[in-house]
Amino acid sequence: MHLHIQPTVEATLHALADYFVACAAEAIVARGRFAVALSGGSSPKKLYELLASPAYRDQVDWTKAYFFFGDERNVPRTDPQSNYLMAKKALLAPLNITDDHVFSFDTALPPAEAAKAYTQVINHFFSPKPARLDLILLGLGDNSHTASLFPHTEVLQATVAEAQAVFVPEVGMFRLTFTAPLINQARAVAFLVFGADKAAAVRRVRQGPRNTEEFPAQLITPSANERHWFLDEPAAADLAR
Ligand SMILES: O=C1O[C@H](COP(=O)(O)O)[C@@H](O)[C@H](O)[C@H]1O
Repeated sequence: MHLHIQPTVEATLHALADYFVACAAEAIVARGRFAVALSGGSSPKKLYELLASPAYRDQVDWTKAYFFFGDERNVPRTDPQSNYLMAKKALLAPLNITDDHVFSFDTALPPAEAAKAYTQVINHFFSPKPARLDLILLGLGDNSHTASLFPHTEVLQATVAEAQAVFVPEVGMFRLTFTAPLINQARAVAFLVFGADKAAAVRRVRQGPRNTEEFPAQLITPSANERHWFLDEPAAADLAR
């Protein structure tokens, strides 16, 4: 477990962008391609914009990068809530990533079918090996959810590495998400969390008693692999150090 605490949001974004670049380079040298799962929500947009900026865009061989999504809102791809749309605007379009390098949930399908189809897409990409993303980017909600693993939802019981659909009463909609076993078999995961409103969740997930129903991000324990947390000082403020 690696903890990276930076004084500002900007420094936090740069630290994760540097890690992203290193991960991509290592994967491309080792396996000839870089498979990354993007996160959604409010936090990662600035990271994507930074990666697409002149400071970073030439540091990755994007022709060898393949993009997946760790979770998605069950909305059309044109909806402002769509994780795909946000990533498309902030990262994929500015870098001219071609559609054959982008694998997103088909939200035109009913949720359970969309999850099943996405599981097949992922497994086919990695076949015949198990689906092992090189890097999964994650956020953390103030309720301790990550990806769309929300407190007290059925998907928390998942034992299979796949994508699932889950109705989340808290947000009143279906979400599509990687299960914890799928996230945990990634080669690396990186949480990006900033802001004082996340400090309590960061402390509970990292240092609280184990209670994965209340604090689902505790399910993310890729013990054999790299687990990184990129935090700004306000998000890290409640941690015992
Ligand atoms: O991993 C993730 O976390 C967020 C929570 O992040 P926030 O920045 O919106 O608070 C989640 O909702 C998102 O979809 C996911 O990919």
